[in-house]
Amino acid sequence: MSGDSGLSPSTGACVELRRNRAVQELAEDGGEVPESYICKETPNGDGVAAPVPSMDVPIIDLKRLLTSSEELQKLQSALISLGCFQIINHDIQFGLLDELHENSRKFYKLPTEEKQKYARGQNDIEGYGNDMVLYENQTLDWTDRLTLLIHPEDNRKLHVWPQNPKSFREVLEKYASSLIMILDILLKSMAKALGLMENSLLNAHGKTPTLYARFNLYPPCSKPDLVQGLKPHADGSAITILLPDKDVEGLQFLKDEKWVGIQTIPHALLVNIGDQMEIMTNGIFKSPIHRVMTNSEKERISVTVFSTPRFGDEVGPVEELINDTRPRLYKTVNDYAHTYFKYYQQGKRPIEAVKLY
Ligand SMILES: O=C(O)CCC(=O)C(=O)O
Ligand SMILES: [Fe+2]
Repeated sequence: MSGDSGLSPSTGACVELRRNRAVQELAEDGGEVPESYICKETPNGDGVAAPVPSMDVPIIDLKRLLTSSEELQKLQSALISLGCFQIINHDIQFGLLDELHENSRKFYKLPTEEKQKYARGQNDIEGYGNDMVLYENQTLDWTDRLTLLIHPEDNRKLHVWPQNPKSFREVLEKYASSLIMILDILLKSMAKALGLMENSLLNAHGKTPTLYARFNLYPPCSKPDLVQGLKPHADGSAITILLPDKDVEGLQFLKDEKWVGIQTIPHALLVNIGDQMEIMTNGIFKSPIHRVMTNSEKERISVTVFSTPRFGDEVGPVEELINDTRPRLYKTVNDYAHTYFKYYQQGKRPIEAVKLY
């Protein structure tokens, strides 16, 4: 939930200081990148865009996961070593994924006044807008976004759901229903991979998870070596499911303290663990740090869905995963969204705040 990384409600104790112009408009002006977007600390002083090696993301066949112990083993190893994997055979029609992407592109192509109809309110993450400024000297992300709560249905704020393009809502609803089924399979499989009862993570995560969708636009940037699309962060969710851009790369993960670029198979969904799953699994599954780079040529569009326990529900390590050799590593929390906001925009890792050691 970066910038907000999908967590709500609101920013808790933090107050939004000011609003910025859409990054898309800054990019269309083609002029200088404002100082507030320039990364002040660049590793080795060589800019943020030093070339990085790429990594193959483990591929998990979702259908096989239900029946094959080999596939479960692959899942376990991906989650312990990387905290991420890509899923194929997920049963979502490729046409629907393409439409979701295309609708996102069409939305961002609308005139500013039209997009502003869906603007987010102050201190609210839902709606259209960009990075929330919570601190002076905050380095801003080169991205615009539209964030919508998609589940539970009764909590949807439909006034910020675009009516243009026409099929936006229908496509998103279909995607949301499919993801709920996928999450059910993933949570059960993850529990099995930990030797737990099939429903234990599902119960810990809550029967009615909160799902936020975020449509990310990363416009081209004239200073890609100094500006990040999304600064390094781990997600505050329990599980994140990403539909990456099929054509434009940019996402990098921190592996063994080095950045690696990732490529995904077209129409595969990229899944990563978020902080709240790291907490539930007592640190066995890791919530990976990742970031998005910019480039000077092409816009990049991705759609993230964050699944998180309901705000107010208690989240702590599952009892069976606490023992003498692995003592409890995290406190139980019920307002992780607040902690997340406070820390994220200061460039600190929110999960540190709930660690016991
Ligand atoms: O756009 C991407 O590829 C990644 C987005 C992301 O990390 C996020 O939304 O938290
Ligand atoms: Fe993220």
